[in-house]
Amino acid sequence: MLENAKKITVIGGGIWGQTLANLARLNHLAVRVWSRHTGEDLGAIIADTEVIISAVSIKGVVPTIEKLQQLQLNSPTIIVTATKGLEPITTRTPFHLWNQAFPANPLVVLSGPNLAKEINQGLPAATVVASYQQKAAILLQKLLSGESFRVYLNSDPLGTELGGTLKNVMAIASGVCDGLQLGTNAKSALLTRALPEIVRVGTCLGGCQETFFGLSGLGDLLATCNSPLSRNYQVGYQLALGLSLPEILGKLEGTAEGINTTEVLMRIAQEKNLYVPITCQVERLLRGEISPQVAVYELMRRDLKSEFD
Ligand SMILES: NC(=O)C1=CN([C@@H]2O[C@H](COP(=O)(O)OP(=O)(O)OC[C@H]3O[C@@H](n4cnc5c(N)ncnc54)[C@H](O)[C@@H]3O)[C@@H](O)[C@H]2O)C=CC1
Ligand SMILES: O=C(CO)COP(=O)(O)O
Repeated sequence: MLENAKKITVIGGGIWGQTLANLARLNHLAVRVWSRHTGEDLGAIIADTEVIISAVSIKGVVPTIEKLQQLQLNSPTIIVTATKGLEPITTRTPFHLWNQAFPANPLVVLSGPNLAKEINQGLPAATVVASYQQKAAILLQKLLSGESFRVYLNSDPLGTELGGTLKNVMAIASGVCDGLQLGTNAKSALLTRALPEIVRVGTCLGGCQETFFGLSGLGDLLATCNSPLSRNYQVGYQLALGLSLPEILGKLEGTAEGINTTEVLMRIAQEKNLYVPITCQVERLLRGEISPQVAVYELMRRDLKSEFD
């Protein structure tokens, strides 16, 4: 049995929280899943926990942090954040929020091309655990790795987190591209131009450039932008089919973080004067200001430029 003394609490009973808990259980670890709906006493659950994995959606991060602040959290307890989103009021990432609230606890970001449904089927997948505290990341690597789940280390938690967060906006655009049946050339152009847009924002917010070319950046961009299993992709795809956003969200299973991320990212881009043409069109589309066809037209008719400017 691997690291059998470790007790893990997963906060968030959505599909990603359940999936991460299952991965730990495959390694015979003692795992409990807590969600706001279970009614269980979180204080009692975390009393002997050595690793807390937060897999709540972005709107749950601040409430979860506030709840844990009222409880006794031991300083050696490792906190892992698996959320892919930007907090709307502060525009901060979950890593910043957790770090600010619990500066004495080792903090690890987990992110990668990880469509939960595929992992639950036992299909092979890889992910990244990133931390400034290498020992904590190495421990997480051991706790979650298995025959079908390969965990890589990274020392850039912010870049790792931002890759997974920013690609959700691009997944909406990619869904539009496929929904409109724009073809392989268009899709290739979109994903290739999406990457420098992610790098521009991600490095400005503190991530390392090379991280965005790794699993949590390019890897997750490819997974999410190519899979109908992605909720963000589904949002774009169904908008392209003519459904309204409320109609789509009414039927969507779980959270499409890219909707909130687009709005927050536009605010960041305006404040920091960042060029984010794809995000800009996705935002106008989500607001109902333009049709999917106009979004494509607007992207194509921009001023001509050099590829690497
Ligand atoms: N589903 C997937 O394949 C993957 C999802 N993620 C990320 O993990 C996060 C969770 O995703 P899912 O489990 O798919 O979403 P979900 O929508 O299925 O679950 C969200 C969870 O957050 C909790 N939550 C929401 N608001 C809350 C609040 N105010 N207070 C406390 N808890 C609250 C819900 O109770 C639920 O347990 C998202 O940020 C997502 O981007 C990351 C990798 C893969
Ligand atoms: O982040 C994900 C895959 O890595 C999940 O994508 P969705 O949130 O779009 O379903």
